[in-house]
Amino acid sequence: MSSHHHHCDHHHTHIHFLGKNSEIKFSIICGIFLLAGFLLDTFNIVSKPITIGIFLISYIFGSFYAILEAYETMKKGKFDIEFLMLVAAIGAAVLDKWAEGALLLFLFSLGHSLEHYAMNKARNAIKSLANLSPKTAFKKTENGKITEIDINEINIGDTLIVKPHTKIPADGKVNKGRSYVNQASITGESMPVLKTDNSDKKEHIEVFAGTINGDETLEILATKKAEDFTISRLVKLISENQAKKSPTQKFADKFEKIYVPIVLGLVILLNFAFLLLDELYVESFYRSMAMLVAASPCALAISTPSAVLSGISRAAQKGILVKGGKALEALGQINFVAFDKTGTLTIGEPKITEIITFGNTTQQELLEISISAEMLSDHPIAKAIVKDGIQKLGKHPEKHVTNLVAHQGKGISAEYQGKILIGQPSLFESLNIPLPSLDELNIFHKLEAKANTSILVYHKDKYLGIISIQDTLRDDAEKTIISLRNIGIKNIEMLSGDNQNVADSIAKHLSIQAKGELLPEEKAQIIKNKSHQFKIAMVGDGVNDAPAMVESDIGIAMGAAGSEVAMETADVALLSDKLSKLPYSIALGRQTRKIIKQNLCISLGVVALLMPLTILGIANIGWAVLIHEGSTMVVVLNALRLLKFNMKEKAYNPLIQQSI
Ligand SMILES: Nc1ncnc2c1ncn2[C@@H]1O[C@H](COP(=O)(O)OP(=O)(O)OP(=O)(O)O)[C@@H](O)[C@H]1O
Ligand SMILES: [Zn+2]
Repeated sequence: MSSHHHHCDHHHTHIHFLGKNSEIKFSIICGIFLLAGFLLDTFNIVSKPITIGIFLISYIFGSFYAILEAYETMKKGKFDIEFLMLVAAIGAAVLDKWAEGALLLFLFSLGHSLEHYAMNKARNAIKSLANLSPKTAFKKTENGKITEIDINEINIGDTLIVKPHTKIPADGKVNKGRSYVNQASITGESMPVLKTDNSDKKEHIEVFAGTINGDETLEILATKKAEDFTISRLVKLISENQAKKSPTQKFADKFEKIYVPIVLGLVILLNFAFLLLDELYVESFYRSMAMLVAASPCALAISTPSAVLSGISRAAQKGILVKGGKALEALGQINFVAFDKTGTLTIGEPKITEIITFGNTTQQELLEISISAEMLSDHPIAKAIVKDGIQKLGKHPEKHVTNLVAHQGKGISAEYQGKILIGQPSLFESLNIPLPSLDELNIFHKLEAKANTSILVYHKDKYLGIISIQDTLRDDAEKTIISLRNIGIKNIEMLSGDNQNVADSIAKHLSIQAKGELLPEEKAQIIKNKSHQFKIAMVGDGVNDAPAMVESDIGIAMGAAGSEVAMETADVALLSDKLSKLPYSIALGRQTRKIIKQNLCISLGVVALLMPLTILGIANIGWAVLIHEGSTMVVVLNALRLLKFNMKEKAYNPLIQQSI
């Protein structure tokens, strides 16, 4: 009985040769012959040897898989409940209690086959993800010829043709064409997304393997090899992390370590009952077997894994990557949510709103220096300055800037015929450079007060001016905050590296708390301090909030499809950039915890009831097997409910929030 995870852990490689569901079919055949044998026996229709022959057939079908499994575990030097069940059945045959033995095998095999079937259902939800990407792709060679190649032969830079209504074979960029693509398989979003070769908007050009092309042909350039496709990584990350045990699972394991020896001790004791009671040894043996079946912690062992597996599968269907049971259970305990601002609550594509020049500096000078320097940075602010700046300037600046240094949370420095500095006043303070004149600073602060993220531009000993930019709030940000409140999350805070005024104006709009002007390590410190009191989720895009994510109980990355870092480092990754997946994830985590608790109650409750009944001889081994397998089935089916979990719609009702 040392391996109790026989229901869930081992993979039935040896079973598939007989085809799908053969386990259930065998069990049903066992049942039919059992019934026939029973009827023939009670009504004395045929001679004894024929009845025994019929029972024997029932035995063979009922014990087939149990023998295979018992053999597999015995090869590993262990033995488990299958083995004991076989011993009991053989015992029954020896005692000429064929019907009883066949019933035992029938109930046992039926219970186990249904249970395996149910667990496979949860597992297949994840496996089907792996089958999403097509096996071949149409590659366009230099001479314009199109050949069909294997997915694994795709090289970075290959031109691939995607016909209408077929699956996109690789992660890549649209090279030619314009088509709506259904990305539900990855992001869980059923609304098709327009993909074009217009590189201005990153998300409109990037395509993912396994998503489905709409009405038009697309020509794409592969940007990754097959093993690096988002979908391949997703599957890999889910399966790697599945093995990680959740806290409840670890507890169940510890419990079993103490529990199993106690039960085995009791079984041995019960075997000697005939010395005290007026009964035969066989009867004592049967009582001990009944008790053993009653006490087997099969349902307990499967309580948590089945729920976790179903929960993770459900999350994956919704475009949420949850890395293991630990993360899923933690999601359900969250009572504090911290948000990063840029790219999380906001879209992360800011636009230039104002350009102010100082003294006799021209706008052209200011822009040329700023664009040339920011070209080397990949901060969202830098991208805004480059993109909008070039448009305002009407050309690409030709200045060769070197030595870019990113000063985390403050700005950048670089070289072009002297020093370039672009960033917040704190950048200049930290480098001991005098701030601009009071008048100039006044303009700067006025812009900030109007919720403009403003930066000072400095070149060769003088300030050239100010660039102001503004980002837009995600359109589901407000709804998400309301929804979080509605499910009872009272503590919501925004942690930003941006100016306090800007942070405040956004926070006010969402009616949440905000802390601004934070360096990445300060964000982490805040989370750390709060983590004594709260279960904290840090939601970010992984750009400057990675340290804070590490400190939080659970790091949640936004819009992670395509961003490998975010997918690898976060505990939970929302693959679409829909913030509204966040309340759903928390609700799913809670439901998983609820189901785990129910399962533990059911499995422990059944053992607590059934064990005394078998010891007292009230329930015989048939009842014990029936109830034991029944409770295990109930536990698995209860867990499978998670595969259909939906959040209650009323969580989105803003009216509810007003009454809080
Ligand atoms: N490349 C850059 N060019 C100019 N200023 C920058 C640059 N990078 C950072 N800064 C300045 O540093 C500040 C903080 O940047 P940081 O990346 O920590 O946060 P953020 O992106 O503004 O907001 P959040 O922390 O909410 O994502 C910015 O608001 C900006 O003033
Ligand atoms: Zn069992």
